[in-house]
Amino acid sequence: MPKVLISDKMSPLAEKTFKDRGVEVDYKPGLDKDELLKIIGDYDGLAIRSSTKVTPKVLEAAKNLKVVGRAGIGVDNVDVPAATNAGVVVMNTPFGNSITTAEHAIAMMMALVRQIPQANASTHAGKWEKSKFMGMEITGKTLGLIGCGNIGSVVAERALGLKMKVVAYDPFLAPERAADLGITKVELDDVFAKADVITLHTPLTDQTRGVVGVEAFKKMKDGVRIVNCARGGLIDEAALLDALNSGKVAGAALDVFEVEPATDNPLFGHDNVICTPHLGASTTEAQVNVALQVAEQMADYLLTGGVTNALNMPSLSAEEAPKLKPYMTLAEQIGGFAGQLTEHGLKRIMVEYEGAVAELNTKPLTAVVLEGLLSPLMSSVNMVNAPVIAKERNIQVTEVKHDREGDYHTLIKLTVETEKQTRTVTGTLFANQAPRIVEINGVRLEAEVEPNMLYVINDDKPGFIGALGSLLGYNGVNIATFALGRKIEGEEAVCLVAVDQPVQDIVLDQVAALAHVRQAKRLTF
Ligand SMILES: NC(=O)C1=CN([C@@H]2O[C@H](COP(=O)(O)OP(=O)(O)OC[C@H]3O[C@@H](n4cnc5c(N)ncnc54)[C@H](O)[C@@H]3O)[C@@H](O)[C@H]2O)C=CC1
Ligand SMILES: O=C(O)C(=O)COP(=O)(O)O
Repeated sequence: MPKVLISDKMSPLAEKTFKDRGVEVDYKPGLDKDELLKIIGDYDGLAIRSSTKVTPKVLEAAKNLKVVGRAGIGVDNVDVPAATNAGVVVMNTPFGNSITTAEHAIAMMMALVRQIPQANASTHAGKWEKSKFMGMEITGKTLGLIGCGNIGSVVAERALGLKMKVVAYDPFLAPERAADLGITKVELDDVFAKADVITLHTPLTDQTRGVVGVEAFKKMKDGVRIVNCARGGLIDEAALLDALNSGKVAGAALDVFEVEPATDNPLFGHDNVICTPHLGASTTEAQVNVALQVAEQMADYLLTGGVTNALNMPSLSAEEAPKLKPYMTLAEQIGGFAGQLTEHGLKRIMVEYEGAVAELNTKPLTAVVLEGLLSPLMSSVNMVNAPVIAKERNIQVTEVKHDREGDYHTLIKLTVETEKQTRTVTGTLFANQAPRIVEINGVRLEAEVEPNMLYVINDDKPGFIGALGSLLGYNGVNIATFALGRKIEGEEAVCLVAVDQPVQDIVLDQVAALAHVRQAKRLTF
């Protein structure tokens, strides 16, 4: 039974869902770094929110880890490239808390323009400072969005309902989508120049880090207000403090901080700054959504291989997974076959899908072909990291789907080009479930892949088969199946033999020394 660790505070529904699905689960929120390092090796899955940091060190210690599930959206606390290299799928729940977070941004904006937290504290203190708290009416004012994805769009809709004008900077926002929303797509500098209130809704990436900094403040209207419910690093906090002190910025509402948990921050205590401790996603509704969703997604992956909302792997629905399963085996065998025969640097590979398989989601199959191909050549390869490894090594990967139907109702053909030669391996499924190799280098044959195999290329001459059979028998190697093929009588032939015992080096040398043998290789699956 797969085992999952929940290392951040999460709705009890996550734990319940894992158990109901047949996944063992430990709920240990608030583990410190060292405690996590000590126990992570026991788990197949790790369910987190924003507190747990999934660093290369954690991934190194996580010897059995297959999936990290983020009950929420931002994954900047996960080293995704390192997870990919370690073959660990990283998934999030991209919609579960977006409305709730957008509502928090709107609440923060309203609190900011009417100084509600400050007025509340003052009134509780018995001061009745009615003339101190003069607000700004938002009707007719311009809200500038930086980032207009799921959350930004909801914020835009709500702001329009509050009778604000909305401009948005988002390089990936389609003009049609902006028009549908009823907002204006503009450049970043226009957001700075036009907005009375600026709100941020992008992920934290190398491109977005510090997007609101010294230069940006110079371009803003005097008395602008800033709302950040996305990520702390998007705003240069030192520059914000200066802009607040100079009066350039009239106020800031911050839910997120450069360093979290934020217990000591230069902006704390400033009269015009209101803060919440990363509460954007903290409503009962959103936490139920993300907990259920992350547990279902992780259970799907661990139990069926289904992949939803992964950031480093193609999607594969729980319905598709069983249909693809026999093809996965075939894809791995074809890849493994070619990989074990590869002796020179890989340059290009092409995976062709024909017939029934071409109707399916082939992205995961190509990843598995690559896994099979690269596994004999390097360690720790799986379908998550294989495409990245191929890219890093400049191996060009092409996927082709053919409409045509050939002699077989379904076929996967792998062409591998190395520095020295081009090789092909083709396979099919018999009765939609039993993988068979049906072609090697243009030679047709029919072979089931077995754990121990012998692959021989020989001259098509009388006496070879008998000699090979006798040699194996003499060495106590029992033949399970024997497949033969040739293109032209008397020329090169391919022989694929499944044997019941591993082929020892000494036997392999003797096979290679037989008359008419051009190449002999041991294959294991
Ligand atoms: N405070 C909180 O509790 C929460 C914070 N968040 C944060 O909000 C962020 C946004 O979430 P979603 O809207 O769901 O993500 P999303 O992926 O739907 O939208 C992000 C948008 O940012 C845009 N973008 C990317 N690079 C950009 C750039 N350089 N300049 C301008 N726009 C850029 C993208 O095109 C995309 O449309 C998350 O990445 C997360 O960090 C999310 C949930 C809760
Ligand atoms: O979903 C996100 O990106 C969030 O920032 C929410 O964070 P949290 O799960 O509340 O720690």
